[in-house]
Formats: sequence, C-alpha cells, structure tokens
Amino acid sequence: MEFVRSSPAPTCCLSAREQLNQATAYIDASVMYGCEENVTRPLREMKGGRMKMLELEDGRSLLPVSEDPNDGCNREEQEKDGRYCFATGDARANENLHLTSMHLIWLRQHNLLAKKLSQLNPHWDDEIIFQETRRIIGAQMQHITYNEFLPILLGAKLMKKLDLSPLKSGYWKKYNSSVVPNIANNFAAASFRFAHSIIPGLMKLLAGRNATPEFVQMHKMLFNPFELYQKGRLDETLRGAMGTSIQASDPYFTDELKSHMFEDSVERMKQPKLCGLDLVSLNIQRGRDHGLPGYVFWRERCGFKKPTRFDDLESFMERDVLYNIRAIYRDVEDIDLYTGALSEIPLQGSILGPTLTCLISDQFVRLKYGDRFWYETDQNPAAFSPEQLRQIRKSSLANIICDNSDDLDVIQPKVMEQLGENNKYVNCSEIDRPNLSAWKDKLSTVQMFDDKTDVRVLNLIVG
Ligand code: HEM
Repeated sequence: MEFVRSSPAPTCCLSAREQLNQATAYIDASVMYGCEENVTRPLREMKGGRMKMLELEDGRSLLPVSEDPNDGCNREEQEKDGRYCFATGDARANENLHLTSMHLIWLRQHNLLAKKLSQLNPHWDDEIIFQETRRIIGAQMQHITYNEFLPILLGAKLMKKLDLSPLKSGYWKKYNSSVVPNIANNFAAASFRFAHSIIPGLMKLLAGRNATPEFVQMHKMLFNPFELYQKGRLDETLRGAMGTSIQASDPYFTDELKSHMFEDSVERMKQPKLCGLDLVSLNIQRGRDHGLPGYVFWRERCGFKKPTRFDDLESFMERDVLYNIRAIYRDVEDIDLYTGALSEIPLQGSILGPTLTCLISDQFVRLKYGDRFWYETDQNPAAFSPEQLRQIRKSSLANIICDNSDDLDVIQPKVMEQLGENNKYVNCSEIDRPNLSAWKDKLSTVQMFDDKTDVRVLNLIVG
C-alpha cells in the first residue's frame, strides 16, 4: 500500500525529523474559516458579515463549491450535472458525508447569526458582523465540545477533577500562559485516531423519525458529498447519525475502513485495479513515520507501571487481544502506541482505556487552560459580557442542528447520547438557544467640541 510520509518541519540544524501542524491547535472554528487570511477571504461574501454559500433553485443553501478538477474529490460525471465538491476552511471537509454535513450546518449557523446581528445593529459593517459572528461560532464550538462531547469520552468524574466542564455561570479564570496548547504529536498521529475504531461499517439514512432506515456501506459515502445536492439527504444523514450507536473503542475495525477506504475516489477510479486503503495500517505507520515512542513508554509517561513482559499486560487487556499482540510483536517494547492503547480494557463508565484517557485528557486540558481567548475568559478584549456568556451557554448541538437542517422538527436534546427515558424526542421549538439581544449595541450620543456633531459611540451592553 502506498504511504506518503508527513512533510518534515524545517529545522535549523541536523536533528530528529519533526512534523509541523498545518492547522491551528485551538478550537476556534478555523475548520470553517481556514487558518490563513488567503483561505478565509475567498470564503467570505464580504457583505453583511456572511460566508459564501451555493444557493439552489429549491431555496436550499449548500457549502460553496470547489471547481478544481484536481482536488481529489471532483468527478467528471458529477461535473456534467453541474455538481462539484465543496470548499471550506479545511481541505478534508469532503472526506465523509457526516463531516460535510456538519460543515454545512455550521456554515448556515454563521449566516443565521450574521443576519440576526445585522438586524440588531444596522450600523455595523461587514467586518464587524463577520468577526463578531465568528467569535460566537468559536465559542459555541468550544462550549459544545466541552459540555456534550468530552463527558462521553472522559466520564463526568474526570471532567470534574480536571475542571474541564463549562461553568454554569460567571467567568473561568484559570488561563495559564505557561501551558502549551499545541497539538501533541501522539494525539494527532495516534491517540485521537481512536475514533476510527468506533465507526460503524454501515451508514444509516433515516427519512423520518419512524421511517424504515436505509443503510449504505460506509466507503460509498467517502469523498461523495454530491449526496447533499439531493433534497432531503441532509436531514436523512443527520437523523441517521443521531440514531446510530457507536462501535466499541477497541482494536477491531470495520472492513469498510480496513479494506475499502477511498476505493471509489477519483485517483482509484483512474486505476480501477487498485483496491481500497487500510486506515489502521496507515495509522500505525503514521505513528512510526512521526517517530512516536512505543506503547509502554506512554503508559509509564501517564504514571502507570511500565510493562516489561507481555504477561504484565494480562490485567488490562482481554485474553484474545493479548494473544494477537504476542503473535505480532517480538518484544513488549515494540508495541505501537495505537495498537497498545486501543487494546486496553475501557475504564468503568468510559469508552476509553487508561492510556487513551490520559493522553486525550492532557490535550483537552491544554486546549482550555492554554487558550487566552477561551470563551469563558474575563480578559479583555476576548471577554464576552456576563449576559452574552449566559446566552452562549445555552448552545447545544441539538439547537444548531434544529436551526440549520432543512426540515428537521424533532430531535433528542442530547444529540451525542442515545434516545431513552432521559433523552426523548422533543420538538425543535422546545430546545433552548442563545438570544442575541445581548449583542445589541447601546448607542449613546456624545457631543463633540462645540460644533454640534453627534458621534455615535459603540458600547456593547454589559450586564
Ligand atoms: C468515516 C470517517 C473517517 C475517515 C474515512 C477517516 C480517515 C482518515 C484518514 C485517511 C486519515 C489520514 C491517515 C494518514 O495517512 O495518516 C485520518 C486522520 C485522522 N483522523 Fe480520521 N477518519 C474518519 C473519522 C475520524 C473521526 C470521527 C475522528 C475523531 C473524532 C478522526 C480523527 C483523526 C485524526 C486526529 C487524524 C490525524 C489528523 C492530522 O494529523 O491532521 N477521524 N483520518
């Protein structure tokens, strides 16, 4: 299987090969806007603070298109029908249909907020509306990540211990300038890729709450964002995703990603004899490409006793899993981080084993404590007013999906959790959402000199 090494980071002298992150570490919505001005600009409409969207004749709006025939996604047969892949702030947005759908609803959310802000403040120009909208979007993403996603990964107890949960009220004042927020090499090249193991082989599409589900092989939805042109597909995709349980986080993966990944993508269609790629092998090889130390090193780094023999792994790995590991690796020191960490039995009340919990929580601690623009900060100029912060804390993925899907009208309030007694379908109108009136400028009039010129002073409402 072809494997392309990550580019080496430029260094001034001879030393170990390092990699350079192409994206920002912070959770700042740069996936939508890009990390550089030359990416952001072409995505902006430069009017009303809005982002560009593709407006369809039936009134729906989609992500703007990328007409580049060599972007690894566009296909001739789709181009004939005027369908192109999409352009966003992150080059990977077309990679799978769920990801593209999330990009779409968040872009719609941007334009929805921009519209509301401009109605509240007709004197704001494009730049102010854009920047303020972007600030709110970044804050909503941080809030949803730490309020809805992380508790599922790390468990409520650890969230509390590490002070990762968003506050219910007031400002969070633990920003620490000595905390390095960079993405750790182990996080990108191994730990956070744990999620490849929880992806199901079949993707569910649900036309309605009680409709019979339709299933599509996962690999058919990779680099196939064209589905979103079809009326109803966005809602079917979202409903299907919300109604699908994840697979266990373990060393077993669907064949869709082990044998068929990108089987239908453009490059492969040009050379139809090539088979699909194996994501698990790529992950393991990526760890080696980046020079990650082995699994036992990370266990020790996390404060656990370092295993020195295979037998030492018996207490935290299932017997069959350990059997496979013994068959593959000659020495316990050789076990790759990805293999070893995914092989650990999950901690109680969590989906991850101890080493993954340690490495992933370390990253999210640093992304919060080391972010001077963290949305709950009280430090100017980043700070939201107490009332604005109170409104942002009402954000939920359910609210974002309800407001930006095509026709979805019922939803489970905790989108990332299964439907159940404590998570029943409710009408979208019952879902709480931020009220933007806290962003209305209080315009006070100041008389300048003695020439009777009124100057309007922008003064965001505080309180
Ligand atoms: C169908 C869904 C997905 C597919 C097809 C997919 C595929 C890929 C591929 C091809 C790579 C690059 C592999 C390499 O050559 O090193 C990658 C990297 C990665 N994936 Fe996924 N992935 C999916 C879902 C996810 C999810 C749900 C997560 C986490 C929540 C995730 C986390 C990552 C991370 C952290 C990287 C490394 C990114 C970087 O270093 O910039 N992936 N994925």
